[in-house]
Amino acid sequence: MECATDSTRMPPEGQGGARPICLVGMMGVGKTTIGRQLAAALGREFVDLDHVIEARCGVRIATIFDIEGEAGFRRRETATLDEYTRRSDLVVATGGGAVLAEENRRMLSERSCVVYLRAGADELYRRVARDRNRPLLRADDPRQRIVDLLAQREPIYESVAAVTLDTGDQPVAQVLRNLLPLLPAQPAAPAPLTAVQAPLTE
Ligand SMILES: Nc1ncnc2c1ncn2[C@@H]1O[C@H](COP(=O)(O)OP(=O)(O)OP(=O)(O)O)[C@@H](O)[C@H]1O
Ligand SMILES: O=C(O)C1=C[C@@H](O)[C@@H](O)[C@H](O)C1
Ligand SMILES: [Mg+2]
Repeated sequence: MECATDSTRMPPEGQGGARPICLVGMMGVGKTTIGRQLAAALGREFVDLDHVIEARCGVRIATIFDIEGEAGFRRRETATLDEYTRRSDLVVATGGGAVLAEENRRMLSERSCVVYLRAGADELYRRVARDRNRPLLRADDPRQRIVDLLAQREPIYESVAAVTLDTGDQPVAQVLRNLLPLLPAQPAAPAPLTAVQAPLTE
């Protein structure tokens, strides 16, 4: 799937500007870390949807899962994705499971340029092993959980992505250097409509 730059694929409420770049991929692949640096490199605002949800709820994601279940978290995720994919000039780090709902995939591919950051299970496990805020990894065997989730999600990430980048075990700065040339040129913001319309003549 290509990142179209024609006006029909601009965010519906966008007043010009470039469609958001949305990073998708597994927990720990680096969406937050790479996303923040990508935004700085492109002069865009960075938004992390997990962080927006946490800030709005006033609790960590693990607590949202405890209180509302995964379904409650997913409803919040869809609402937040809907809001931010309508905005322009952003780099958006999505949650690892944001691609699971068909509705979310449609928003992502219709309104944004989707970048899939991928890594193998061993690398992912190394990166998240010490972090306790990932409720889906509260399992007897978290490494196996990553293997299973990756197998289930990989085709879904690929189906929605316009750009796929294997991060391998490369450091963050190198991942960013590899990513920048893969991004399609973003459309420039159209000039504001200032022309005075000529009066209609009979
Ligand atoms: N390319 C990289 N090389 C080494 N460490 C990395 C790399 N990318 C990210 N990390 C580290 O891996 C950990 C997870 O990264 P990050 O939080 O950015 O992942 P994420 O994709 O946002 O995960 P989640 O979906 O759970 O929010 C962090 O400690 C980060 O510093
Ligand atoms: O992979 C997932 O389903 C998740 C990843 C995180 O980013 C959070 O959105 C949450 O922990 C769920
Ligand atoms: Mg993150």
